[in-house]
Amino acid sequence: MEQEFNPVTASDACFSESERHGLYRAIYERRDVRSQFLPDSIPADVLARLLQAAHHAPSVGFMQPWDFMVIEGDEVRASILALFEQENQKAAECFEGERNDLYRSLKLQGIVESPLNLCITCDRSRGGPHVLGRNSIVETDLFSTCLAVQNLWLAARAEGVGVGWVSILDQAQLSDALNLPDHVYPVAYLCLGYVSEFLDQPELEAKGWRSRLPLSELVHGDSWGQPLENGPLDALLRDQSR
Ligand SMILES: Cc1cc2c(cc1C)N(C[C@H](O)[C@H](O)[C@H](O)COP(=O)(O)O)c1[nH]c(=O)[nH]c(=O)c1N2
Repeated sequence: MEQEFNPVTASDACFSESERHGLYRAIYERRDVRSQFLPDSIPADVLARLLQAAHHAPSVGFMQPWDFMVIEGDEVRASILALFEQENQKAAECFEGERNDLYRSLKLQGIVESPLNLCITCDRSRGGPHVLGRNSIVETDLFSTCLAVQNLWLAARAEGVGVGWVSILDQAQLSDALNLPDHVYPVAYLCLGYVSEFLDQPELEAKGWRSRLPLSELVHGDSWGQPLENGPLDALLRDQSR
């Protein structure tokens, strides 16, 4: 599975148009999936490719702090679902009136319907006490693990596999349910499976919870809040926001 070492030469440093198209397609068509899971299991070779993609994420000091728990058992999944129900009830209470109704109408996990759950964890002690690049910002191990999640999420989209991230879980209870040692942090609890469809926009947007923000309002100049001095970039971003 490991790729042979192939130095990239100047002529192929830029991907071909169809390769670029494929990459951007995965980025724009990736969705968080909760309701559209099919029961078909994910073949081992596909799952192996997804895990390899995750394992090729960048990591601070090449720490590779991730582990992957492939969770198929009904019993564990039922216990995680119970944890979700409990936390989701608390989360719903944060919203009032119509917002509360809307929140309660949202389906925010596919723990049991998806054929596979995957927990991507971060071993905070991997590589010993001094990891290159992690001296000052200790959370960089968690950031690295998130990048592994994103690699897997994008590769899954290219394979036609849906992924849903469930974070409405008490972290300590989740760790207990999965028997995690103290130094291992459960970064992402994911539901995976083939899907009946990939929605063409985020489900939270389609259901009126929240919309995508205009990128032009999120790009700053030299100082926070300062407009961009790069006129052509500014114009392009404004144009795309329409
Ligand atoms: C760290 C983190 C945690 C969560 C999520 C994402 C991330 C990055 N998302 C998915 C999130 O709602 C979704 O990404 C956005 O709504 C945008 O939609 P698309 O991912 O573009 O489809 C998510 N979705 C959900 O239904 N239940 C959840 O608990 C969570 N938790």
